[in-house]
Amino acid sequence: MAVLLGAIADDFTGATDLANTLVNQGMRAVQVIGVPDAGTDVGDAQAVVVALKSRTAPVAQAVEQSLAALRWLRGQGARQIVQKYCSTFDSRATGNIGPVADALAEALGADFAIVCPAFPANGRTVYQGHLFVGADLLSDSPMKDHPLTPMRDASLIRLLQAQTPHKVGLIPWQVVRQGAGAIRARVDALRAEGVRYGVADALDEDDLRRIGRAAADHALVTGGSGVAMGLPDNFRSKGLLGATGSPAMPRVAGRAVVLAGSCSAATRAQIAAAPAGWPRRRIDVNLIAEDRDVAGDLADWAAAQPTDRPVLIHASAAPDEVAETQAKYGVDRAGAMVEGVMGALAVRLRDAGFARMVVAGGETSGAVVSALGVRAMRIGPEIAPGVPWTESLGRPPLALALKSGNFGGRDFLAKAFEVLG
Ligand SMILES: Nc1ncnc2c1ncn2[C@@H]1O[C@H](COP(=O)(O)OP(=O)(O)OP(=O)(O)O)[C@@H](O)[C@H]1O
Ligand SMILES: O=C(O)[C@@H](O)C(=O)CO
Repeated sequence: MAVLLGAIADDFTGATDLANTLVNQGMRAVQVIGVPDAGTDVGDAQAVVVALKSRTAPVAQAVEQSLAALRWLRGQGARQIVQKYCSTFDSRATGNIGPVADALAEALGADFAIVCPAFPANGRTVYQGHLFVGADLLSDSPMKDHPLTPMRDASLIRLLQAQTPHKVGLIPWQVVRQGAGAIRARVDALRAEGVRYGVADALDEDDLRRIGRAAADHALVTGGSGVAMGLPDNFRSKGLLGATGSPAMPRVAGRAVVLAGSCSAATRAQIAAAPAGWPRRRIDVNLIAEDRDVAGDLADWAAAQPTDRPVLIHASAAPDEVAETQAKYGVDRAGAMVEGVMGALAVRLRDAGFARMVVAGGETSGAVVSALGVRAMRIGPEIAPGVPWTESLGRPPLALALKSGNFGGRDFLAKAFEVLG
């Protein structure tokens, strides 16, 4: 059976988040890691999300990988493409969101695409083109201190306009709330003015469904996972998609570990709230810089802990400490050092019998999943909005929960293993 919906995500947790939305809306979804080989089999998947690690990659590389993903997805029969970026629009001023959208639109022959990072279940809303995180503008939220992509402006129009030569316009909430017909009319008006990208306001899931309906015939839709909420119904109403089923839980035996590289306020709160009985260790970036075998030492330590509970290993630190580390080693080198240890550690832990892993942070998840050699994951049940359990396809199967840095409530870590049973 051919794939209906194809998606290209700029990080691994973002891909999982989107696949989770599609599963919740009744599609069978698989997440593949990187652009698959021509012979890769995605079984009976109706939606495939290609997870790239392109959010902070050089622009040319992000564009090239995204186009390769597009070619593969079209080869699988995908009728519509979603460009998935972060619900907090994470990008640098020389950012990749605009250039990737431009390249995809051109390859698809699309002269217009919706832009909507809203994810109301996680507090991200868009109003008059401004992105809010909870009650704060994006630029006042903890995202202003992100280690790799600090977000210091909340205007999506300004942010995107700095990344594309094409015109960016607004589909205001006053239009969105009137429904798909009004949105289509606004899109036509923007197109007539030569606008390529329409930032769509969305305050709740009803707005997202209206936007999804209006985008039924768009070759390219861009946004956070929320923008895909209404898309499966478009296939359903054409008779291409059946009723919803429930996703299967991964049944993977083995020890449990949390690897946290995210320094987000949410992840730090989750680490602080993790059950007191869980053994925990913090990664010291200075030791990595001294070329010590940090991964080996931590793996030995983890293996020696009681086997009946998860172990928690984190690099996560408060913004002032992260800033100090970055001043010492450089932003990219500090990130790369931590990611290198996380990847090597995950491999050692897997080899020591750890098979249930929660990984916090998109870049961190990218490092871990790549090091583990995981090529594809079947999406299972949701732990929290945007974070499902997944089961890696291939041997040995692993239960993996890739958590976007900012997602999940304070009790997320305990809850994750409760859900797994
Ligand atoms: N103590 C630290 N000092 C400097 N950098 C760190 C430290 N701990 C983690 N990092 C780096 O910070 C980056 C965090 O990015 P990551 O994408 O993993 O988390 P996030 O941005 O919070 O999550 P998401 O992308 O899902 O929102 C990684 O590159 C990680 O290696
Ligand atoms: O959209 C989000 O917030 C997440 O899926 C993500 O991309 C974080 O890396």
